[in-house]
Amino acid sequence: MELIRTEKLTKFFGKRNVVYNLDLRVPEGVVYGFLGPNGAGKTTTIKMLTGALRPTYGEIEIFGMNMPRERVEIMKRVGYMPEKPIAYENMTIFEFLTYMGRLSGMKKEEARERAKELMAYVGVGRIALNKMKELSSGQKQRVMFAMALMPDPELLILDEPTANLDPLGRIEFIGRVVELSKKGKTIFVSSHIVSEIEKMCNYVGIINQGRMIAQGKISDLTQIEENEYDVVTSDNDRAMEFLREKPYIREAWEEDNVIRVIVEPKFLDEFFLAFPKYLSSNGIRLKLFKPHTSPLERILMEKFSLEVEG
Ligand SMILES: Nc1ncnc2c1ncn2[C@@H]1O[C@H](COP(=O)(O)OP(=O)(O)OP(=O)(O)O)[C@@H](O)[C@H]1O
Repeated sequence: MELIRTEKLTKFFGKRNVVYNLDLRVPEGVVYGFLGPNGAGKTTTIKMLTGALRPTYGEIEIFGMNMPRERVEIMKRVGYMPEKPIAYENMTIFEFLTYMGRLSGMKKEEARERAKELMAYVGVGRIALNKMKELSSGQKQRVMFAMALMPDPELLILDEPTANLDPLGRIEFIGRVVELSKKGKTIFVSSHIVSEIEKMCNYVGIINQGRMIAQGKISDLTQIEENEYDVVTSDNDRAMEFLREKPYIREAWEEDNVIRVIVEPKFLDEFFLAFPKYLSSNGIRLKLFKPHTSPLERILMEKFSLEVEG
């Protein structure tokens, strides 16, 4: 079943068409990466999904209910993390989360317990009594993540949740998303960072200028055969000897101890059989073997150029 489904979702701001005929399909239980460059229309789409903006035309169904008509019912089951933090500047983190829990219908004690648990979970436990206005943008983002999780929602909608996080914070966040997904949550997360999407998502929707460019299971979309690889072995010189003499190797060169090899696509099977055999019969260990460009990155480069962070 699809938890989120839109038909021809469209938004104009005046004459400007920001989202156009978007058919989102988000199956239950997936981690769906909503990927697109700055200004592509991700936040506008998410605001329509959460009922903060009305579509110019088009339909939105979430849990089989109509948005915005059944907004209240839908949002009871959704955890939403906005791109810009909600400002309750004079509350402490603990007060803020407890308050949000109360708003979603929890009893006071239940809200306090849940807030404590989540502050530890997102890594703000030690600054629980700091005021919202004293927080760094990354700390605020962690609090917003906790806010989204307060009602233990079935569906999480996260708008660029890692934008202000430091590298370690990003790794932690990705771990949390994977964990939540294993618990059965459906997660819809926007980002413009390809490597992040690749680490945590199994579905992707790529938009550019408000239009869907590609959508589906990442493993289905990326089944284009790669013919350029990075290779590291315990004896690169001898590995190079093999690569130089095979006519089906288009090019092979070494750069910073990594061999880059480009294979004639028609002879990939032959290469995959012969190369490991050669290595093992010469007592050479394979330390790394991977496509030079990640599959999702390649789709993007084919469609348009997008920021690619390592
Ligand atoms: N209220 C508004 N009135 C007019 N134009 C708007 C409004 N809100 C957004 N836009 C425009 O719509 C386009 C899409 O914006 P949106 O915030 O949805 O993009 P995004 O994909 O979330 O980008 P980013 O990655 O930078 O957050 C932008 O060009 C933006 O300037």
